[in-house]
Amino acid sequence: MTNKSNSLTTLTLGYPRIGEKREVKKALESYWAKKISSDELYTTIEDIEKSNWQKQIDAGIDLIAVGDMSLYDHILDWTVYLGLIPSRFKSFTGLQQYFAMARGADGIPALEMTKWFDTNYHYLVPEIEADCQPCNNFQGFLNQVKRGQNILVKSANPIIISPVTLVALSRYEGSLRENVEKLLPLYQSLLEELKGYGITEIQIHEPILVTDETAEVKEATIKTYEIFNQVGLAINLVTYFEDLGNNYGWVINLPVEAISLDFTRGNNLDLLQKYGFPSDKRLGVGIVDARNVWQVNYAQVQDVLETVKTVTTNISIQPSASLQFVPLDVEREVNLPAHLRNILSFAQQKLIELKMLSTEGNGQFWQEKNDKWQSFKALAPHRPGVQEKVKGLTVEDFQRTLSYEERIKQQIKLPIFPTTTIGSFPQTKKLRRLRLNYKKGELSLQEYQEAIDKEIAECIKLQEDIGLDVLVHGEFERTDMVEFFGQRLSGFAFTDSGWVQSYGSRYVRPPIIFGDVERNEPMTIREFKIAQALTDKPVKGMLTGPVTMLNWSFPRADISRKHQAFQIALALQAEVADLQEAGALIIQMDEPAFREGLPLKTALWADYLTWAVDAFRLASAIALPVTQIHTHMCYSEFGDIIKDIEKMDADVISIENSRSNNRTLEEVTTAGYNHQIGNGVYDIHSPVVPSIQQMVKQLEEGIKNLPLQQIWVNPDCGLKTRHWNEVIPALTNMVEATKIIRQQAEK
Ligand code: MET
Ligand SMILES: [Zn+2]
Repeated sequence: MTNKSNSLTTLTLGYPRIGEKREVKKALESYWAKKISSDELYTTIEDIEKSNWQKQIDAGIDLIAVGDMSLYDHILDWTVYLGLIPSRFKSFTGLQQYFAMARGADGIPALEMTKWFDTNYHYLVPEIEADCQPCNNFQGFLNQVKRGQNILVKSANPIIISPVTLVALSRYEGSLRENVEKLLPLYQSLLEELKGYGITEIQIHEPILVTDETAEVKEATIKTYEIFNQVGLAINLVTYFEDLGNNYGWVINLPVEAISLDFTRGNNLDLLQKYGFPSDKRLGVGIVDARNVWQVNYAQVQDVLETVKTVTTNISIQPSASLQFVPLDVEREVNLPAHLRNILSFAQQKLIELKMLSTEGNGQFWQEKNDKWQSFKALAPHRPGVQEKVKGLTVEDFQRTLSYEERIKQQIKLPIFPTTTIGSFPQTKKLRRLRLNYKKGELSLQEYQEAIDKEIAECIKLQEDIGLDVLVHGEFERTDMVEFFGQRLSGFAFTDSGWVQSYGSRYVRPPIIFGDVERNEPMTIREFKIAQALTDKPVKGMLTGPVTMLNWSFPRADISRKHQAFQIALALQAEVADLQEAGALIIQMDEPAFREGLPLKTALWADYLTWAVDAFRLASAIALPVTQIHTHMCYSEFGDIIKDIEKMDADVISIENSRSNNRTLEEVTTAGYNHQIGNGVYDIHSPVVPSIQQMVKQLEEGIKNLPLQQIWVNPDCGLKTRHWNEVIPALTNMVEATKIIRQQAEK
C-alpha cells in the first residue's frame, strides 16, 4: 500500500503513556491519596493521549495507534473490558475495582504481576475463573477510539489485544480454546461496533505467536480469525519480540489484510525469504527498534528493506513494537555528551526515523546521521585492551581453583542455620535528602561520607544487637543496585528523564551501555572496610552481578550481549579481588535479573544460559577457596533452569521462598542442589511483620528434605523499601525463630 506522495505507509503500535513529566504517576498517586478526583485523573490521561497523537500527526505518521493509553496496565484494561473479574473483586465497582485488581485492597490480594514477554515491563495476570461469565464492558475503549477519531480521523488505528494472547497469558481452567471461544462473541460485537464507526483498519496484537508453537494456540488462532474475518473489517495481525518460527507457514495464510513482523529480533527475514509472503496481504515491517535507544543504522536497515522488497513490495514501515519500552525524547538529555546524544533515538526521534525511511530522497538526512555515528565511534566506545582481554579469556578464568566440597572446608565456620540479610537496609527520607544535598553540591564529599559512615555504624550495631551471624553494611550509599555500579564504570551513561514504565505507577531509568566497560577505581571497598572494622562478625562484600547489570540496561548494539556481560564481569572480578584483599570472607553478587534474560523460544535458552552462567563465573572465579561466594535471586522460579544455576558454582544462593510457600526451595532441593541455600523466610514486599511461629513453620517445612548444614536464614530480598519499625521486629523474630529451630535440630 502506498499513499499519495508515493511513499510507504507508516504506522505505530503504541506510544509511551507516562507523560513527559511523569504526569500519570503523579496523578495516580494523588488520586490514591484522595487529593484529586477521578475526573481529574482522566483529564490527565486524556491530555497526554492527545499530545501523543499530535506528535505522531506532526511527524506525518499515516496510521496512528489508538487505545494504548492506560491508567495502569493494558492487559488489566482488557481484562476489565471483557468483564473477567475474579470473584474476590466483585464487591467493588468502577475505578475502585480496577485499582483493587492492580494493587490489592482491604486484605484482598492483587492479581499477580509478571513480565511482559522478555521486556522489563510487567503486566497483571488475568484470572479466568471456571464459572466466569465474560461481559461486554467496552465503553472505556470505545470512548478512546472516538476521541482518537475526532483528532486523527482516518488515521485512527485501534489496538486490540487478541483473545488468544490474552487467554494464553492468563490463569484459566479448561482448555485454551474453550476460554477463547467464550470471549469470541464479545470481540465480534466489538469489531462490528468499530466497523460502524467507519474505522479503516484495526491492529490485533498477537505476541503469543512468537513463543514456542503449540497445537492449542494454532487451533484457537485459526478459529479466532475465521470469526473476525466475517465482520469485514480490515485487520493487521501484529506480532513482536521474536520471529514467528514454526508458526510462520500457517500464520501468513490467516484471513487478514496485513501481518506485522519484528525485523529487529529473531529470524523473520530468513523465514520471509524461505517461505515467501502472500501477495494479497500487506507486510508490516517492524524495522525501527522499539526496545533499544540507538538510532537506525541506515546501511543495515536498507539492507533488510531491500531483501524484504525482493519478496514483497506491499509493505508498511513501523517500529518493531509499541514505543512504550523506550523513553520519550532525547532532546531533553542536555547532560549527556553531545556525541552520544546525537546517536540516540527515543520515541520522538523514532517517529522521525519512520517517516524518513518511508520516503525516498532523504540522502542528506541519513548522511548526517551516519556522520554522527562516525564521530561517536571515533570518540566513545573503545577502551584499549578491554575487548582484547575478553577475547583472550581461557577456561581457567571461569573456574574456581577448588571444587565446592574442597573449598567449603576452608571457608568461614558459622552456627547451623546462619542468619543474614540480603544487603540493603531502609532508605529513609533523611538519607535521600542527604544524597540530594551532596548531588547539588551543598555537602562536600567528606561530609557526605561521614554521614553515610554514621548510618553504617548504626546499622552494624543494630545487626549485632539483633544477633545476626553475617552482617552487611546496609548499602546506604547506593540509590539503585545497577545505577550505583554503572556510575563507577566506564561505558555506562545515565539519563535525566529517560523514564520507562516498569509497571503501573513505577517507572525506571535504565542505564545505557555505550562503550567498553572497565572499572575506573574500587567501588565498594571503602564502605566495606568501615563496616568490617566495627565488628568481629563477618561483613559481606556486596556486588551486583554482571547479568543483572546487563539485563537492566539498554545494551549497546555493536557487540554481543555476551561480550558486554563478560566486560562487566571482568570489572567486577577486579572488585572481588580487592574485597578479598580488604578482608572480606564472604562476597555476595546479586543476580535477580538472571532468569529474566531467558529468550522467548526455549530452543534459544541454552545459548543464553551458557554465557550468562559464564559471566557470573568469570566475575567470581577469582575468589580464593576461603572466600565464600553468595548469589541472590529473588522473584524467580528455578525448576527449569536449576542445572544452570548449579553451574554458576556459588557457595550459597539466597532465594525467594515465602510468597511461594516453600515451592522455590522444593524445586531447588528436588533437583538435587547440594550447595548452601539462603531460605527467604519472609516477604519483604509486605509491611506485615512476620511472627516467630510463622517463620518457625516456614523453616520446619523447608528443612524436611534438606541437610541442615545447607540452610541459611534470611529475608527474601533487600530491606531498602521498608521502614525501620518494620525491619527491626521482623529481623528480631527471624533470629528468634532460628534459635528455636536450632534447639530442635540439636535434639
Ligand atoms: N543487595 C540488594 C538489596 O539488598 C539485592 C536486591 S535484589 C532486587 O537491595
Ligand atoms: Zn532481591
